[in-house]
Amino acid sequence: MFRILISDPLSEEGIHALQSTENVNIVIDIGLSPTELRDKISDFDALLVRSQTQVTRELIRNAPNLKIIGRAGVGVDNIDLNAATEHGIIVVNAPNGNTNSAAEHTMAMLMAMSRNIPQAYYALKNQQWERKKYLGVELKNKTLGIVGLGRIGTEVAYRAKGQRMNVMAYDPFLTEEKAEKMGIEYGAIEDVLKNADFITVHTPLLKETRHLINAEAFQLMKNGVQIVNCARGGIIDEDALYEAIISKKVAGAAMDVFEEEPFLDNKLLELPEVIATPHLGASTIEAQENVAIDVCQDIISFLTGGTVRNPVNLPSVPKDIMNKIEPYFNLAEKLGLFLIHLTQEVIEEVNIYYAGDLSEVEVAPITRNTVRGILKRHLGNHVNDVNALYLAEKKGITIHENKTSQAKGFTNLLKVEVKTKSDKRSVSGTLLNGLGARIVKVDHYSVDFTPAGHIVVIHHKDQPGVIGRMGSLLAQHQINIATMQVDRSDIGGDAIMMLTVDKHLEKDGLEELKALNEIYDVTAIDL
Ligand SMILES: NC(=O)C1=CN([C@@H]2O[C@H](COP(=O)(O)OP(=O)(O)OC[C@H]3O[C@@H](n4cnc5c(N)ncnc54)[C@H](O)[C@@H]3O)[C@@H](O)[C@H]2O)C=CC1
Ligand SMILES: O=C(O)C(=O)COP(=O)(O)O
Repeated sequence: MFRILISDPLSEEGIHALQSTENVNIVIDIGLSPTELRDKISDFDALLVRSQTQVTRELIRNAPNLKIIGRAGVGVDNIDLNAATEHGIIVVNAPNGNTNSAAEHTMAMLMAMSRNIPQAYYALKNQQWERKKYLGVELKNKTLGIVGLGRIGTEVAYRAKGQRMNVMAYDPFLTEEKAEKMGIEYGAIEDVLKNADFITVHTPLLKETRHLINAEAFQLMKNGVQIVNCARGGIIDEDALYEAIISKKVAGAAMDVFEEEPFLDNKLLELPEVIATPHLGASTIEAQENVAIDVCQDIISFLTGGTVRNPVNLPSVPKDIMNKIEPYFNLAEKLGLFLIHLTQEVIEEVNIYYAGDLSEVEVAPITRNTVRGILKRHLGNHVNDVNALYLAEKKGITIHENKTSQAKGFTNLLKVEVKTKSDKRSVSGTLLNGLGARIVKVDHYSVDFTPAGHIVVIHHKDQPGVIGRMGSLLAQHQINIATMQVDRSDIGGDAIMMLTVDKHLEKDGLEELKALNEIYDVTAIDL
């Protein structure tokens, strides 16, 4: 049974899809305190949240069974992504479903602010007919400065053009050409701040964007500028904004998000120039249905062994590319696992060579599977796709990917090499059309066997009688040889024997084999 805890309000539409999935048990418990959530989480495999639940390192530490965290929305700043990655927990979000709603809310806030609608309404409710006091300004022909031109920023840009505004935007990924195509103006952040009559921020909250709009930034702005934040509390420094309003630098602020949420008391709300909503950007029926359906579909994909569409702590790979590379995942993991058994010393470096067809595809997911195989022997199932590279780095192992079109006669070839202080070992494998995976090289020896089942690797001296003696010894241990491969460096020199056998070779058999004169080393590997 796969247990899912939903700890923030989610639209029924998404939950229905989850409910109709087999072997799923859903618990909805909204408004848990951090302590209650921590006490509850240990039994759950999945956690579904919006922006309210704080998924902290401490919570994750208390969630030994947690495999996936779903965020029904965009911002994942309420989730400790590093902690999730370290614990091998995949985080998925729903980045597209609320774009439109957030853009519409931004425009609503912009217009409400420029015409003092909330203030005038409030006055009227209090029996004050105030026409003179609430003189507004038009948007037409004014410049809207957009900081962060991603999904929502872009939608806001198009809507602002509809209001006949001039739009100037800054985004690290925005080029002058792209801006021109959109019919907007490109500017460095300073240009945007200096030239805009209205400024709206649409970045994620990151280390680099925390207090991006601070006292210094306000100094650059026009006197009487008006500012909107429907992205994340903390992008604008609230203390600096307060001061900028008091000093009349800023004539108005429209805030949907705050540094501290939820709150009942925020000094910004004491200022008549500030209008506010309690984080309502994504609060529409449509957005909530969209994000709930999207995130629940990813949970179902995860559960049923499919590919998740919106991973946050793993790069997302388009489906057509995934179809090409997925068949290599098992081979990659098996090569890694095989190789780690041949290595006695601490691994310092892993080189992965992608040759032939493999040189033309996105290989990062194959690398993760290879590294997972290498680490699995000592870290067990704790290591997965999400944390494999992180754990390798933590262990001081450097990983290099190399590509070459030369595949030594194969259409595709995956070679994995590990380096230790004094040794270097390698193994190569391929996917044969219609025949599946094969290991075709171990160090410099040519072999051909399927990477599955019980394997015995014997390094020995190329001498008459070795194979016979080894065969009888295995027979004494009731071990039946299924396949056998032999290769050597030169006549009478070092040689390798690769056996696939019908059952695991136990330690006593292994020791007896090692004790035979001409045998240098024996390794039993279960793949
Ligand atoms: N108020 C609400 O209810 C909602 C808020 N949001 C928030 O809105 C924000 C934007 O969301 P999306 O547009 O979907 O994200 P997005 O990822 O599509 O766009 C963010 C953009 O910010 C840019 N950026 C990053 N650092 C920057 C910097 N230092 N200066 C300028 N640009 C920078 C990125 O390059 C990217 O293009 C997020 O913070 C999200 O959490 C989203 C939905 C609803
Ligand atoms: O998607 C986002 O980033 C949002 O801010 C929406 O937050 P919510 O899901 O409404 O708590």
